[in-house]
Amino acid sequence: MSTEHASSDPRAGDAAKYVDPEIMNELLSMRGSIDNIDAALVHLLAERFKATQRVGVLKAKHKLPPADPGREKAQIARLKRLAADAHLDPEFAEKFLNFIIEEVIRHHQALSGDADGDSPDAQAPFDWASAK
Ligand SMILES: O=C(O)C(=O)C[C@]1(C(=O)O)C=C[C@@H](O)C=C1
Repeated sequence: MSTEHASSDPRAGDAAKYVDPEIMNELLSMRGSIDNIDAALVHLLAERFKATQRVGVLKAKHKLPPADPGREKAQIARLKRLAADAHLDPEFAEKFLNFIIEEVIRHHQALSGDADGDSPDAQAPFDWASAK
C-alpha cells in the first residue's frame, strides 16, 4: 500500500511510518478483522447490559440483593471451562467476567436506591452519562 493510502486509513495507526508496504497490507487485513470483532464485542456487551438492567429493575422492585455470589461462582466455573476449550486463558476469562459483573452490581446498587423499581427512571436504560 502507498504511504498516502496509509495515512488516510484508520487501521494504519503508527505502523504505516515504519512497516514495509507489503507487510502493511497484511497487517491492515488483520486489523480489519480485529475492528469487526471489537464492534461485535461492543454490541454483545450492550445486549448483556440491557438484560442485566432488567434483572436490576426486578431485584430493586422485589428488594433482592444486588449480588448473587452463588450464581457468580457457577458462571465463572462455566466460563473457565469454555475458555479452556476455546484455547483462551481461563484466568483472563475469569478476570473479564468479574470486571463486567462488578459494573453490573454497581448499576443494581444505583437502581436499588429506587426500591419499588417502578418509577420511570428505574425502567429507563442505564444512564451512563451521570453514572461516573
Ligand atoms: O443474575 C443475576 O442475578 C444478576 O444480577 C446478573 C449478574 C451478571 O452480570 O451475570 C450480576 C450480578 C450477580 O451477582 C450475578 C450475575
